[in-house]
Amino acid sequence: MLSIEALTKRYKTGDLALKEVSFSIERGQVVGLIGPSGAGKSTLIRCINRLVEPTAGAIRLSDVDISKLGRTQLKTMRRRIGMIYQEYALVERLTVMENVLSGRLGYVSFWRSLARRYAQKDVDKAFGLLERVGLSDHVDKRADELSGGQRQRVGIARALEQDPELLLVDEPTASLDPKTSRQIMRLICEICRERDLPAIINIHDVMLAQMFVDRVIGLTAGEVVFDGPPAELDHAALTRIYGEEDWREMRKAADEAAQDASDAAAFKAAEEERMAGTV
Ligand SMILES: Nc1ncnc2c1ncn2[C@@H]1O[C@H](COP(=O)(O)OP(=O)(O)OP(=O)(O)O)[C@@H](O)[C@H]1O
Repeated sequence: MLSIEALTKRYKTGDLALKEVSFSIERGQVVGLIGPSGAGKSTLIRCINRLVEPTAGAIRLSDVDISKLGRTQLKTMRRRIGMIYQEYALVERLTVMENVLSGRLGYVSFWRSLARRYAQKDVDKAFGLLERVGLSDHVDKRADELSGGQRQRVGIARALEQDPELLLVDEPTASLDPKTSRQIMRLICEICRERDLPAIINIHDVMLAQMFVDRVIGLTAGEVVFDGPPAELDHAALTRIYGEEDWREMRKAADEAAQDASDAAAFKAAEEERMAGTV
């Protein structure tokens, strides 16, 4: 389905961001891409749709080498790759429906897109997708009236509106609270499974990745140092990816966050009991 072969990226500054990265992804498989800051995660995601030009290597999506495509062919290929962004990238003054329909822009003519005239089947599809992501009641709201989680749901529906063969997801939960983050990750992963859609999710939250993805790829300094199921992501593997010190720090922060969540839940339960007692 997607096959990356010896992908290398050296920026003009001399930074070697990716060093002969190779892996393949099957249909319906959700891959979590993890690694420390500067490991090359964003570079990898951006090389796949050529927002960043690879220096060497091949990127095959259903046997077409994306790295070799000319400008026009690349435009057609990009329709086949859905993107979901950290900051949602919605048009704030447009409605939820208009934002979702903008996923069809790669398909409709320039004049049609200017007049924002879409085929009825595209509108019907958008309604279906908005229902699937839980936004049926918000179709006509402006994007700037939505919460972060709702915005990301619009981002997911917009990516699906273009009927992608691959989803590239860049830090989808970085701007969301922990509960909403889990809901969004669950939604993305469920939808990929329903549609047999492969996805690569750049995600800095290891626990969240472990909870939902099928496979984890760990990058360090531009190289794949782990590739396997989340269950195999043990202390040794995480130390290999993040280094002993950073991994210890991350685990401490995660333990503290879990403790805070459990304290908050205990407080809420005690408060509810107290209220029940006074009624
Ligand atoms: N436009 C650029 N020009 C030069 N070097 C770059 C550019 N973008 C990234 N780099 C370098 O490439 C390497 C990989 O960066 P990249 O942003 O891909 O890492 P990352 O794993 O996504 O990091 P983060 O989690 O902090 O976003 C880093 O050394 C970075 O400094």
